[in-house]
Amino acid sequence: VPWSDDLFEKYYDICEELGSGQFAVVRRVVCKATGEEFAAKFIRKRRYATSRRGVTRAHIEREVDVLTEIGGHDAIIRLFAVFETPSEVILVLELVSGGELFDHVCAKECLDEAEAAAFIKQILLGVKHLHSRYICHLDLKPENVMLKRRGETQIKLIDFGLSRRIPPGSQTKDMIGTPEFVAPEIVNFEALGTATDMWALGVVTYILLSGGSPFLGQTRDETFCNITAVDYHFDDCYFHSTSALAKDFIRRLFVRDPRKRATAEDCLRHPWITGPDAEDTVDPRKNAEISI
Ligand SMILES: Nc1cc2c(nn1)-c1ccccc1CC2
Repeated sequence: VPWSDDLFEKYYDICEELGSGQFAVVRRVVCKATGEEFAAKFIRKRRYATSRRGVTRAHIEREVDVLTEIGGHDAIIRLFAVFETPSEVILVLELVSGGELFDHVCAKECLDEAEAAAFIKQILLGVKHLHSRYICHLDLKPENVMLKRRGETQIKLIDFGLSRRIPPGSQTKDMIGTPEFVAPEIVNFEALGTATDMWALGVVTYILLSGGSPFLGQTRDETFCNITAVDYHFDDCYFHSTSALAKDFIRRLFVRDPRKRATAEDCLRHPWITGPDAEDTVDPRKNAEISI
C-alpha cells in the first residue's frame, strides 16, 4: 500500500465522523476524482519518545503491515492507501458505516441464538483467516466488530493497532488488550498467540448472548483474578433460555491452558455454529431469545 506525503485534502473531501479510538478519529471521506467513499482513520503520531499521547510509528506500521497482508477477506476491513503529515498518519480504509454490532443488537427487540451464532460465525471466519497466517488481533472486543452497512448483517473486524504476527513456538509476551477481554496468559505474562484471540471471542459471545460480562469485577485486579481462576458462571437471570449448545461453545473457549482451548477451526465445526444437520429437525437455537 503506497505511503503518500501529498496533501490528503487535495484528493478527498472530509465528511462526518464515524467513530473514534484512543488516538484516532475516523471520518467518512469521498474521493474527489471518483466519488468513491472511504473511512479515513486519522492517527495522531507520538511527538516525543517519552510522551504518552499519540501512537508510535512502529505501532502504526504494524497496523498497516497486518492490514496489507490480510486485506481482502470479507470479515476484515480493507486498507487502500496511507497518507502522512507531520502530526498524523491517515489510513484510507474500506467504508464501514453500520456502526458497532452491539449497538445494532441492543436496538433490535430480540435476537435469537441462530442470528447470534451467524454473527459469531462471521467473526470466526475472519479470525481463522488471520490465524492461518499466525496473525493475532489481540484486541477482539464488541466495539471492534462493526456492521458494514446499517440494517445489514455483514460484519467487519476493525482496529488492528495491537495485532501482530506470532508464529507458533515464539515466546511473545506482552501486557496488552482490554482487561475485560484478556486471556489468562496475558494476565500471567505468559506466551500469547492465536489462542488469546479465542478466549476474547468467548467473552464476546457471552456478552452477545446475555449482555453481561463474564469476568468483569469491581476493580481491574478483581477482573484479572476472575480471569486467572477462570471464575465465571452462566447467571440464570441472563442465561435461563440459552441453549446447552451455546453454553458448551463458550465453555470450550474459557479454558485456561491455551493449548487445550478451542481453535477457530474447532469452533466452526461446533454444532452451535453449524446448526442442526438435517434440514427438517427443529433448530433449538431458534426463538431461544437472548437477553441483551
Ligand atoms: N481504532 C479504530 C476505531 C474505529 C475504526 N478503526 N479503528 C473505524 C474503522 C472504520 C469505520 C469506523 C471506525 C470507527 C471506530
